[in-house]
Amino acid sequence: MTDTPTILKKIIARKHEEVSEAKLARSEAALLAVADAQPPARGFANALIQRIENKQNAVIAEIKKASPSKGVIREDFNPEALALSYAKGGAACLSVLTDKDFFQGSNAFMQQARDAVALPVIRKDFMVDSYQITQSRALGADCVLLIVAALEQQQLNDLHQQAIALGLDVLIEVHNAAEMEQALMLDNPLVGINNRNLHTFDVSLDTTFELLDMVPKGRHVITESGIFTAADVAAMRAKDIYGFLVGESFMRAPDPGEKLAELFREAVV
Ligand SMILES: O=P(O)(O)OC[C@@H](O)[C@@H](O)c1c[nH]c2ccccc12
Repeated sequence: MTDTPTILKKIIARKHEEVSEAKLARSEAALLAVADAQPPARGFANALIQRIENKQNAVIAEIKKASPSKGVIREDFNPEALALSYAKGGAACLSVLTDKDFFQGSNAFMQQARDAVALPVIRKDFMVDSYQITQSRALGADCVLLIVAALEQQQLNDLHQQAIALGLDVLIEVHNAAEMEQALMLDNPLVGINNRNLHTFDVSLDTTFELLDMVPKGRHVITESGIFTAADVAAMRAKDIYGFLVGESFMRAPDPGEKLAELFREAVV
């Protein structure tokens, strides 16, 4: 967790408070009972990998009202309608921000979106405690995000193992070579490369291109953040990257699902 960016530090500090508050309202044991009573998860990684292996675009479409770097991104915000729009537009999976203080998300948004469609859903939040993993499954999530920059290796290992044991898939997110090395220590098929630098909020698609060579066979790359144009999509496909996580460019469009279909209409390589 060296060089943790300021905003990430702030978010993590707040997360620990949130978790302490949540534990008072409901014990982890109680949550575990709810998690264990959930039907099986929807197979987030599988939905992506099937498409990736066929060189089809595998798009995780994000439901995000606001972000610390952009402020409010979308005023007209109805998670159910957005989920339906994304499903119609051809999304493989959904991502829903559940962080309240920095992204104006909520756990209810994730449940509303998931209930509206049959797509697998990742709970997009900042995991720092085992409580949140149990909570994610109890809320019905199919996958969780683990951000390497936010965790020590031991925590990363423990949270990963716990998530898998609960039947969740995991997307491990990295932004540089050192983090990629850490991510690759875990036996996990999905690696997310975040093109956004969390120190500066600068976005460069070169982040994905630069880290690509480190990724061994059997791991599948999801390029995250900053995908806006058909040229961006084509540039990724030209490097054999078929997994995408896209938020803002869809969220700013009047019809997000239509935008998805337009951007990812099988791009010619
Ligand atoms: O809106 P964009 O630039 O398309 O990015 C989506 C997604 O990659 C971004 O929201 C994200 C990537 N990793 C995160 C971790 C926490 C919160 C948000 C994120």
